[in-house]
Amino acid sequence: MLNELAIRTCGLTKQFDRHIAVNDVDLQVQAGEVYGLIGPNGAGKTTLIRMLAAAEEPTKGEIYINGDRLVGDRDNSILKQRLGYLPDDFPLYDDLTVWDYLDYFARLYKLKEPRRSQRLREVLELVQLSQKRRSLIATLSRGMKQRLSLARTIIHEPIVLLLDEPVSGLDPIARRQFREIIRVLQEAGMTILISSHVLSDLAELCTSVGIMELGFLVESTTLSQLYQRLARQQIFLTTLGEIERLTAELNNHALVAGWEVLSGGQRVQIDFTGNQEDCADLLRSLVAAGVPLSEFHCTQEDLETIFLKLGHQQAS
Ligand SMILES: Nc1ncnc2c1ncn2[C@@H]1O[C@H](COP(=O)(O)OP(=O)(O)OP(=O)(O)O)[C@@H](O)[C@H]1O
Repeated sequence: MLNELAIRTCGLTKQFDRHIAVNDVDLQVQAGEVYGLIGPNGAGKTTLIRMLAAAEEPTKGEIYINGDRLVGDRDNSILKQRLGYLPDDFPLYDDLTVWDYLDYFARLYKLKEPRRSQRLREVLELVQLSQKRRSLIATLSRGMKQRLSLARTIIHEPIVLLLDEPVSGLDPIARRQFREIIRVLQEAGMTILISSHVLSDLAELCTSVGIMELGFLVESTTLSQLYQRLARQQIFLTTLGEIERLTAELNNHALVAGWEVLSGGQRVQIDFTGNQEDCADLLRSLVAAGVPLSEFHCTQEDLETIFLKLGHQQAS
């Protein structure tokens, strides 16, 4: 079981003067997962990621990457080879071309020709920048620059990717392009930990999520378990008959937590505590009771709604 963990921390803690930025975090990320790290500003996400990337020394605790311990006073060159880290503020060099920039980092990782040029072509293709290989970085759009940063992060073929706020400031199209690349990397077998405030993106990408608050990891679970445990279904119903007949049935249903008649008087919004099968049972029981329905529409609360209703202690 343990050797399936790509990332494991035990009691990981970082203290800056008197402020504890990361507090006793036990994190487990299975190999092959896309793990989303969410939490308000200042919750400790960047500090945690920096420690995982060996860019910040922990005050206490242990970090294991694919079962091997990351130790502060060693150069960890083999472990660093396994890691790709995209910080939220990494500089690009505007007066270099895309190719020269990537070539520079490939040389730092000691990639030799002809493999180096082949690898550059591969990553440029993956991040959809092959056409821009001779362009100066200064001329790229923000989305292209971020894809180039991602290319740099994976140039040495890491197996664990740490991405800190990679889509912040990108427009919806650029975010979608970025998500597609992440998906390809996951399909290629990488483990990806990604922090973001764009929860709709994380909901589409992640297999698991962790929620940080005041330095603590307060939740860490698969996305499907989180939805199962905390997401309520919302059902929208429209009846062609008398509304009282419908609401009487709803009042008798154990999984209906509440309902509200919407404007027009024939449409009802229901807070429902059951799962999809329970929704189907409700529909069957209403039809069996002879309630004439022209709409039965079931939606699940999204990640953002779940996050907001978790009752956070920390203000952003
Ligand atoms: N080098 C530092 N020195 C002192 N305090 C720091 C340092 N780095 C971070 N902190 C503090 O640690 C806490 C956690 O910061 P961190 O940047 O890890 O949070 P975050 O969750 O990434 O926030 P955001 O979502 O805004 O990026 C904050 O209170 C921050 O001010």
